[in-house]
Amino acid sequence: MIARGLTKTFRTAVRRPGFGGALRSLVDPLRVEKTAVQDVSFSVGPGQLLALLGPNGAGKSTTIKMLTGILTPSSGEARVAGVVPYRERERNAHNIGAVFGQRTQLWWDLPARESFTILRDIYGVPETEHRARLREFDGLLELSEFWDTRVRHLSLGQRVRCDLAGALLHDPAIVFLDEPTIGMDVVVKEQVRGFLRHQVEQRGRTVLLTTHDMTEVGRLAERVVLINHGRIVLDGPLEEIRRRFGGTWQIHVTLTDPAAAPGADGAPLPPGVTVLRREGPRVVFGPDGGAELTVHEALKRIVERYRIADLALEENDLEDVMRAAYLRRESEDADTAPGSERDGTAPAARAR
Ligand SMILES: Nc1ncnc2c1ncn2[C@@H]1O[C@H](COP(=O)(O)OP(=O)(O)OP(=O)(O)O)[C@@H](O)[C@H]1O
Repeated sequence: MIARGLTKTFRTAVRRPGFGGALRSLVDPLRVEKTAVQDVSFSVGPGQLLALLGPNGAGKSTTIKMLTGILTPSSGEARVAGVVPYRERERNAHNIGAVFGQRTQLWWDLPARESFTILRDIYGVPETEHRARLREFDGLLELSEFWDTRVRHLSLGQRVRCDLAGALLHDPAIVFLDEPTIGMDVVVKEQVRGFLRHQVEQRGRTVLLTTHDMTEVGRLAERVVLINHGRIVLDGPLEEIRRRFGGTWQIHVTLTDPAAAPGADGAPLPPGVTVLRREGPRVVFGPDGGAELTVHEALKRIVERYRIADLALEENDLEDVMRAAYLRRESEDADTAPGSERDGTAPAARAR
């Protein structure tokens, strides 16, 4: 699957303020352009799972909608299993499976198993294959406990497990999952993750996943693409991003004087150190993703700079790594904005 320079601009009508404005908007709508995705390029091969990450409104769903053929890009191009998805929707539908965690694609008033039979007929899957795949999916997702219940009566976790089975029954090479485990309990989440790992590692499927759940990213993704304001800001192996933006440490300190919070006095932070979180006198420091600091060096710099009442070392978690990556990229973007001192310098390796 390849995306090259994918861009999507929406034109939406906005209401002018006030009653008069609303009336005017009825006859003469005010249109504004919003670029949801800008110049997004990446490729994913068979047997790979790529996590597409980013804050709310970053452009993840819009990217997926272009790759599944729901939306046509304003510019750029995509090829999914050799097909241009928005030109050949039907051919594309045979090659892909998609699950959008919030919505079901099964028939609401039918038991899930009947939906599976309808999907078998739509995609022309031979009966023996269909049965073998259902057995495999049932073994991994324990569907038979509830697949004779109407979809409308299923719990969220049961329904999404059925959705996953339905999306993969026709053996698609490429699978799109938009927040598939949202709202699931931890046990079901683990079951779904096991299922996805199996599909990638044993069946060689290509999976593009969006999620806000960093545990999920840590468990499933080898590679992540970070998107912010519609643009890719980072693309690389998870381990490398961990190393660059999280290191392996966090230093939790309680300051003796809360008024002396880092940055509050205008003084720069110790080199190589950034603030991950701050709450009153409690501050969590981490590496700033630049020159790699050992925890000993960082400790020394922090203790020299601040008066500290209490201190603890902790292993970093992925949420902090991603937060540091965003912060770092945003500050790099600000530094390289036209007219700034660092304008024109090469961005960090792999970051875009
Ligand atoms: N049909 C549309 N018309 C106008 N604007 C849209 C449309 N669809 C999405 N947008 C805008 O495009 C931007 C990107 O939206 P998108 O749904 O792709 O974000 P996202 O990264 O999936 O966010 P989330 O994590 O909240 O699901 C948002 O600002 C959104 O408001």
